[in-house]
Amino acid sequence: ERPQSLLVFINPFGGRHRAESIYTNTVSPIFDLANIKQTVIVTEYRDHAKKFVETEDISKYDGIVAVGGDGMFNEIANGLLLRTQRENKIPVELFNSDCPNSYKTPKIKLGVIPAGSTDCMSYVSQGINDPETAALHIMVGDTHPLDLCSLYEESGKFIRFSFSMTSYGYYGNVLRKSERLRHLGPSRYDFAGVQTFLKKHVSKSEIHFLPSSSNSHATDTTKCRYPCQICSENLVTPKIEIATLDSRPHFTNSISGVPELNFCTTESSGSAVSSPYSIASTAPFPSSEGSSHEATPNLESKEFLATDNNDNNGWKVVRGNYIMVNSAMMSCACGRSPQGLSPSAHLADGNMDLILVSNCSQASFIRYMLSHVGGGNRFDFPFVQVHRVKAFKHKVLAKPEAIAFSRQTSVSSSEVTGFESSKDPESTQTESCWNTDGELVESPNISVWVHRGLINIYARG
Ligand SMILES: Nc1ncnc2c1ncn2[C@@H]1O[C@H](COP(=O)(O)OP(=O)(O)OP(=O)(O)O)[C@@H](O)[C@H]1O
Repeated sequence: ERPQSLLVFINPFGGRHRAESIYTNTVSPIFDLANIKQTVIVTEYRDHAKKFVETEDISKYDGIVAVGGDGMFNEIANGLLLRTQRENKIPVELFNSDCPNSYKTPKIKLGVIPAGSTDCMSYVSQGINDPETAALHIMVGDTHPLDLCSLYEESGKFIRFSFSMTSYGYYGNVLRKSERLRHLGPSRYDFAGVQTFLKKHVSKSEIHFLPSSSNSHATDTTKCRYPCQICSENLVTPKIEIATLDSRPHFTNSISGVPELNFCTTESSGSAVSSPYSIASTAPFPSSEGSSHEATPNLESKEFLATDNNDNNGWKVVRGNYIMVNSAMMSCACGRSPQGLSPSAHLADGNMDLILVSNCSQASFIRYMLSHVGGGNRFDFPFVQVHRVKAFKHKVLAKPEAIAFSRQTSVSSSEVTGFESSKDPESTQTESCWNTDGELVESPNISVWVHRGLINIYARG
């Protein structure tokens, strides 16, 4: 499992611009000691690494390493996945809006040496964002599967693959602003965060989601820790040895059976029973089993009254006035938020956690955001709902639908009038955007699908 030959991309502009010195002083000496051949490319522009991985001959490498942040890792993962699909003649566009695409897992593994601003990938998969630790995991060939999700526009046009957080509303707006403040380094997020907070944005959205069929829930106290039983459950091909004091679990190089998730058949809805993309239960939403935080409608969360329990082939529908719509493929822990956005999310269970933060007072929103810094329960707020899901679709309500929705949910008729006449300040704001792994996606209406274990990373979990 130990790599013999690595392709290394260094982003000189990631984080505090220290990627090159981190590689030269800390990482390269470790690889040299292990006789690992290294081909090093210092990136010259955005998407340089993606383009290289997509088009150049990379067959001689066992692994590709990003020395940078999450954006850099995302870029390389996207390049490698797109190349793998092209070589296997697998289209990336979504042709059936109710069925996930079946993508192929690349043979080459991916690694990351933390040198960015957030470094959530290292923090979550290795427990720390430390370059030396990351280099050692790569050197010994530790391997772990990683779920990715794919994002599509409403038309089915492929947008990108993502591995950590995909968020509409607050985090999208923070990213938009922070991109203009890149010269400030990591502190740009603080400035952008405060500005975005002061200009509260609320979107009237409709969300369709496909609940997870797993027994795990976003509100579990169990976390994804080595060796994680949930990540290894129902994997088709990996051989996982249960760890003892002197043996560690080992994921095989390929989990090729796992990402073959095209379970849609030509049969109609009845086929859903045998599909991993179905739910066995047709229990009305929210689930009584606790897969979601059941919120008590109150003045801050009146949109919950409008929850639509339509169950169409397992899809659930909810409408609301949201400050944020977040999905977490992993806990998204980092130095600033050691438990992350969704502390019990898993690296490779085939699910993501959909977190809906409804309109609330600014004081309540601050309380919610501060809960991410400490170890408190971030789902224990009446205006926050969380669901473990396999896919979701987000649509900003068009004005007539939004007005109808406001009428249906509003406790005060003046608010409806305000919205209809566009005097409601929230309705006059421009649309928000998505932040996916720190990359901007401008289309508000998208669908997002999880692909279990789509890539293998140098990490232990
Ligand atoms: N030479 C370059 N010039 C400009 N942009 C680059 C260059 N190389 C890579 N990039 C882009 O810079 C973006 C940010 O890089 P990276 O993720 O390494 O750092 P970061 O944003 O500071 O960290 P994090 O993503 O962990 O918050 C990536 O999306 C990548 O595409």
